Amino acid sequence: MTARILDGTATAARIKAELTERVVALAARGVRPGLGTLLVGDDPGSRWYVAGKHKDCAEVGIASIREDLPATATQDEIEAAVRRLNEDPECTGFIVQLPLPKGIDANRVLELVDPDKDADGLHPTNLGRLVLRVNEPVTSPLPCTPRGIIDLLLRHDIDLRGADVVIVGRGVTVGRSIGLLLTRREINATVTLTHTGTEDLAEHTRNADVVIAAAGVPGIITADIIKPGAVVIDVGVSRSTDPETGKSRVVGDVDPGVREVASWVSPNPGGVGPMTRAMLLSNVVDTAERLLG
Ligand SMILES: Nc1nc2c(c(=O)[nH]1)N[C@@H](CN(C=O)c1ccc(C(=O)N[C@@H](CCC(=O)O)C(=O)O)cc1)CN2
Repeated sequence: MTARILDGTATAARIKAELTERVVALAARGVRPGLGTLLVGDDPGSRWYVAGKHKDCAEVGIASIREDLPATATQDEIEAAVRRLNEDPECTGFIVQLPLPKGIDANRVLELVDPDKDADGLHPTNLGRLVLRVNEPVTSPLPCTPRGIIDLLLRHDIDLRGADVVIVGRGVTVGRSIGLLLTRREINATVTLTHTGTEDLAEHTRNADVVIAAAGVPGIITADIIKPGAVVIDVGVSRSTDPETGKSRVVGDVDPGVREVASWVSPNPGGVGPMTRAMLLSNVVDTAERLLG
């Protein structure tokens, strides 16, 4: 069997086209959504991600607001920038680009974000709403990567009802939060969350209908620990240097041999990353639509 590809780049392009229409409809009602970003320091990766977010905004007609601070910015200066974005009427949603420099209390910064402007869906209030509102529709922003993974699966008609899903990795942005979405009644998957303390990872993954690999360990998911026909999502981001070009490249958690046993795999790059970006835009547009009631 050769797996089919869950093309995140093409799917994200379709989502952006849909969002462009919604932004035009909002403009007709006098509302322009605006995404704010707070970037601290000069890490090239973070700068690239933030630049990508503003490029995406321009593509769909969302306004861009930037707060860029030097790596020497103090906790107080960063918190003041969050307050400016909270109060800026042009900014309907914003993100604090992670990671923040060493020595900064990131949780304190993130808790200062107005939950109604939390475009990443990672504010404790919004994660708490996901925990508490099991039986009602959630109208607060959802975490972008989990939302993007589920959207990618559903848009390829992969039925998650009753599916056994094994998540590898317990980070907040993916591992812990995606379980909250997958176990909602409208999805109804059964979730196992594995992590570095799991004694026998293979015992879990071999029985899974869907494996979501977010461990950040290159090639940890190999063909021999995947059930034939399973769906495998590669979220891991590690970097290595390409021996031919000398350039840095992304390496995922999923070994290429998995494509011989799985029914679907998400490539990395080109899978979950573009979907995460598209979901950030979706959160901003959703919030602007909610503002109109
Ligand atoms: N506040 C946040 N900070 C960070 C997040 C986040 O969701 N919110 N996630 C990552 C970085 N990130 C977005 O900020 C992000 C990472 C990767 C991609 C992406 O599209 N990657 C490409 C590959 C790019 C490459 O070759 O380097 C892909 O997967 O195709 C988008 C966004 C940490 N910080």
